[in-house]
Amino acid sequence: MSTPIVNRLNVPMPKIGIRPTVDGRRGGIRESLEDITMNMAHAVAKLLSENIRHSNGLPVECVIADSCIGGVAEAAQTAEKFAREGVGVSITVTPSWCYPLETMDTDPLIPKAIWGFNGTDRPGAVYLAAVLAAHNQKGLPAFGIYGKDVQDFGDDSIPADVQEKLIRFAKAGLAVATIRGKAYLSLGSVSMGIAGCIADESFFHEYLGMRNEYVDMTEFVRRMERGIYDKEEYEKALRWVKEHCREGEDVNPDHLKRTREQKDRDWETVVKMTLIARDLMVGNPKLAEMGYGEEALGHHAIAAGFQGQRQWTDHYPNGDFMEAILTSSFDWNGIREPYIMSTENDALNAVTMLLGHLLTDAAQIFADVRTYWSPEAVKRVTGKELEGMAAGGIIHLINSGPAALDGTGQQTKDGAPAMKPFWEITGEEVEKCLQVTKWCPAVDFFRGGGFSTDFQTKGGMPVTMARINLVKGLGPVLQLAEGYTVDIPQDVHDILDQRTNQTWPTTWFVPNLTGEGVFKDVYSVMNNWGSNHCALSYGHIGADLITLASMLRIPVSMHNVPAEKCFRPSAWSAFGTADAEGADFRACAAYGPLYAGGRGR
Ligand SMILES: C[C@H](O)[C@@H](O)[C@@H](O)C(=O)CO
Ligand SMILES: [Mn+2]
Repeated sequence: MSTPIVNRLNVPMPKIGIRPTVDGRRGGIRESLEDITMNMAHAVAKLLSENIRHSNGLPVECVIADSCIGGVAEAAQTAEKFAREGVGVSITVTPSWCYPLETMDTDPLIPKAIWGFNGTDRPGAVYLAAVLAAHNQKGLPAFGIYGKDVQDFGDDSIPADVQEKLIRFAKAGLAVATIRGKAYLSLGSVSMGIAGCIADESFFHEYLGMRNEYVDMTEFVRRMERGIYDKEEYEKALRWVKEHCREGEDVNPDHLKRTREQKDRDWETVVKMTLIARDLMVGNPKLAEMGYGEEALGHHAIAAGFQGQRQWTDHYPNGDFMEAILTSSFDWNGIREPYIMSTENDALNAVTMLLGHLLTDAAQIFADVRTYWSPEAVKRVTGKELEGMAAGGIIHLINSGPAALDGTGQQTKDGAPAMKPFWEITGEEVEKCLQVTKWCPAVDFFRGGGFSTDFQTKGGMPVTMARINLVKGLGPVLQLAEGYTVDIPQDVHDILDQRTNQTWPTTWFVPNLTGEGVFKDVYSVMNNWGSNHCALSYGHIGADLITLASMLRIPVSMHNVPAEKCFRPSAWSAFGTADAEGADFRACAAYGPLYAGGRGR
């Protein structure tokens, strides 16, 4: 067994298990299949380890069964090996007929796919169909992968359509396995009556396999007053902030402006809050050296949220700096994986951000879905016409602070604005993100001061806006809209921004329209959004979110992903093929949450 690769929570990363299955008949048949099938397994392992990383940058490890699986004994040996190795995702590969019930992976909690080779010599596709039928009959959803074009027996290349499905499945499966057993940490409780802040234990436990941790915001006060944070790191952080974080305009009326001394003290407070929140999430060995062994352990949190409003922000500086820096891909320690932290402790947005992060490896933008600006309304208040991509209206995504600085769009991929995995981000790009960000003294909502990030997201970035909502009688449901960030003329932006909040970060978003249903126009997308917040991920990741949601049995109520890109378990089509959206709801309801029995209610 190899040395486990651990993450910053000190637990091993899940591995991908690969199962080469064969027809177990010896004396010719099995022997003729062994090498070819093992080669398929190695080819899949190579493809996945070369193309996927964990969101912390570590390589993805694949574990291949010790032998081909021709029957139940070898299936059991493989399951035992996978359990020992920490396999969280399983992929079965075969070019031939095998015995479905005897060779199948029956672990109900591990996302499963089967690649049945499209060939003519041996019936791989017949096995694929039979083993999928077996999974469906037993209530174990599995993804079927069948290449479009016939390959020759012994061809160990993986066709592009098969590669795409293997990668989509594996990345989503790893997300399922990665969040399992981790915690969501609520720092405070419900902010301003927002229901998304209710950390619904059954949702976290049954659908995500996560646990919930709760810490009162007074813990920040205790740690600040008693100096329970790394003092050296604090000094370093404060120096970095003074050098790199430009203060923006104080737009408050004179009687509400805080003095220079207060603002300087506020900077100290928000930097301490950042260190403390991070330590609360993932722990910090430095605290053990200081005699705080319990605090050093953290709360095993893969995501967190900070209530802030109102009790905290009525008295102390707001959480904007903390949230923006933690969710960015860099800080005073350099370039690193973003932490997932939701503002206003909106736990449902935190989960959406977490899923987006695990699928893209990049930072996420947290935002209020604030305003739909029709071309007519823009014309009325600015006298100008919206043009180009913005011509059909725009959605104003804006919230006081938590949008990651990556959301400035100052990083590039092939010359176009991007939000990249931290290992692809350069020091120069970090500088640019910091240069275009201003930190404005907080406005009147925040009586305790603080600083809000102010920037405008560069236009032309492909993004996906998403959100999980909880609906009584239905459970969790995902909605998403692929689209682009857009630039609008600066004078138009200034007028629209000033009548909203000029001290907050703005992303102008336009969804891709399909001409149908909710995606017939920009207004309908805004009008059908299920909550006040959204998470914005880099790239068009709707198909990946749909695959991941199906693994978690979360139906998708609204999306603009072309049907041919949607990849769900084979059983989903048995719930109806004419109306894929309805079938998704029926299948998710029939299977129920993954960790609550998971195989039918
Ligand atoms: C400052 C205000 O309270 C905002 O934070 C509020 O409008 C929201 O963001 C609600 O989601
Ligand atoms: Mn908000």
